[in-house]
Amino acid sequence: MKFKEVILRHLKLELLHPFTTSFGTEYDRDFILVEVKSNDGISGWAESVAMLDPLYNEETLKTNWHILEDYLIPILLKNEIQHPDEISENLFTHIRGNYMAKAAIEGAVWDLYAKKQNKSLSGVLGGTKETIEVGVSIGIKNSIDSTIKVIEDRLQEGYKRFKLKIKPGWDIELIDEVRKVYPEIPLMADANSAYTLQDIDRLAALDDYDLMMIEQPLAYNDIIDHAELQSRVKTPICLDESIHSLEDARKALKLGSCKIINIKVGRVGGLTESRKIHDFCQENGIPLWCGGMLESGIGRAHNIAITSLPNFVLPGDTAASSLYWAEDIIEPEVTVENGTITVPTSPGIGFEPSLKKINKYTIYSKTFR
Ligand SMILES: O=C(O)CCC(=O)c1ccccc1C(=O)O
Ligand SMILES: [Mg+2]
Repeated sequence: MKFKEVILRHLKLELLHPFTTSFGTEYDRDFILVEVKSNDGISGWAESVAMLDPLYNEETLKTNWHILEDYLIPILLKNEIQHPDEISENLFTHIRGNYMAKAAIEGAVWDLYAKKQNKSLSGVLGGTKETIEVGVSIGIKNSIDSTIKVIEDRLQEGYKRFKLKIKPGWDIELIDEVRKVYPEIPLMADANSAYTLQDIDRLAALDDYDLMMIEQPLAYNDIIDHAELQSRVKTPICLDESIHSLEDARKALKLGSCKIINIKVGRVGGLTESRKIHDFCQENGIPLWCGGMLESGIGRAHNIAITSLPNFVLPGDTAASSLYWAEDIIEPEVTVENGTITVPTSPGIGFEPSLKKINKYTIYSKTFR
């Protein structure tokens, strides 16, 4: 494969409902859409999941634009490859970090590669599932009652797992009240690093509520304290923020820092690395699920493809487009029926990016040749 041009677009989509986590509230989603064009005129698409501010991790939309424009795009345009694995294994190895920037361009090449093979992205990645099960991530609200109301709505819609964002002061009482109303639902909590080991009693108190897992309770870059915490609580710990690579996953399992891993394609630098972590976790009996970053339909399509691999055994965060956006930028939009999404079988990501809608939400764009 030889590449003719790359187009970066900065899009802004308004969220239908503000989304609050322990690190802040999102009202809109600004993101970079990457389009890679081959010499024979086929386009591959992906998005960077970096946010406007460095609150979830250190990357931002602007750092991603810089790394893409000044490093990754020039490297891609200079090189010819046979397979997308060569991008993370060869072309980008000397560029440190910047996982989300790398994943954005690698993902677009994977889509392009699949389209050239006339196969679905799921197919070229080795996906085995025809449908995937999904849950929903519920942000911090101003009351427990309104949280329960949201759970009720999502339960009616068939979602398979309910993740509540927690932080100190919005945790035990919340989970206790929710469990009183819904003793049986698959329930979990995500702290986005809002606690330290000093909060161990508070976190251990959650052992009484039969949670599927607690996601990333401690620091965003920690695997040491998480190992101590996991040895002292029954509830499985799931790592999100701390895992950027197969090496990180190997070390976390060696230390006993978690029993479950959430894969976000952006956070680990792309689909090739996601698949490596998948295979390693499968061999070691560690269940996986696919996280979400409030993606547009393009990112959602990538999440659906990776989730079709067999060891994504727990429902992920890839909910329907209509829970986030008045209109999505792909056709058809992502729909969820009975808590499941049908994995597309048409070439590439299997959803058509709508240039009309993309142009409507584009703030700025630049073409590189
Ligand atoms: O609905 C989604 O896309 C997942 C929402 C979510 O939980 C999240 C959203 C933004 C940043 C981090 C996280 C997270 O999983 O920690
Ligand atoms: Mg998380």
